[in-house]
Amino acid sequence: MSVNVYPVNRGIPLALRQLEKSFHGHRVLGNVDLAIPAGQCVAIVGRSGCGKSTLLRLLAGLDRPDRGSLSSGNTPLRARQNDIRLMFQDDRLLPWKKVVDNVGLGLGKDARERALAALDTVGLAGRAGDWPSTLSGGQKQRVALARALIHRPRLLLLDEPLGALDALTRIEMQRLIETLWQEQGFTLLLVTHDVHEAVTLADRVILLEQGHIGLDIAIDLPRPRSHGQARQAALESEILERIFSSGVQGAQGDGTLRSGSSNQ
Ligand SMILES: Nc1ncnc2c1ncn2[C@@H]1O[C@H](COP(=O)(O)OP(=O)(O)OP(=O)(O)O)[C@@H](O)[C@H]1O
Repeated sequence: MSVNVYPVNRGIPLALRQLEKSFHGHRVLGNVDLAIPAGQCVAIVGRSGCGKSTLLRLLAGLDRPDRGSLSSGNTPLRARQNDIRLMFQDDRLLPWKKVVDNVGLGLGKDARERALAALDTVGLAGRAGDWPSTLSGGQKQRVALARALIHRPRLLLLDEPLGALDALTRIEMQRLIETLWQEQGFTLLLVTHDVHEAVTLADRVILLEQGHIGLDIAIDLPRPRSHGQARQAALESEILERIFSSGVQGAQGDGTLRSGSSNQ
């Protein structure tokens, strides 16, 4: 296990009120109301095209809502952008920069020291001087995670970050993310197509259904969680059934879903 060199910081709470977003007249999010307490781990699931990434982009300040507000306590979320980091499915590493320089990108004179510490946190201190092209897919995602963590986020947004990984690497990454969340205390929002992953990691699973919240369910299971627990399986079935019954109306993707596909 890596050494946690960061002071434990507390996550920020979130409040979304009557959030709306359309693209070219097509309403993607409509009247989304959501309150997330500081430090909670929330998984967002739903059919392809239901608006999950759009929601994360609004939270990250990459896009603006047409209507409604996003805040943290008494502060508009856009005033807290330094507290927020978003990680994508593709690692977005710069191939012409060494691993350590990718992680410390844009930081000041202690960038290298901080980048090494962040790499240690994700178990990759030994690869600091390597080129990204020499890393596996899972290792690249660890570097991308280190690049987010170096900014000590109080809200970490993960947009299907493990989607392209093989089953074993995916499980390792899930465990790493859970450990870092427990150690560092940030609020965590994870978009995933994998209902098993959602129920394994999250305190709460939110189903987006044609632009609104179709299901908001607490996952009251002890940690660490495992595939074999009957209660966990029952929760996964309940969520999957709800997703299937939600139909594809309004979605423009392929409606792809998985349940525990990474762990079978
Ligand atoms: N910048 C944009 N311009 C036009 N349409 C967009 C834009 N961003 C998203 N959309 C549309 O909004 C809808 C929701 O997209 P979004 O990426 O949020 O869905 P998603 O639930 O994350 O899907 P997936 O699971 O496939 O990643 C889709 O119909 C998509 O085509």
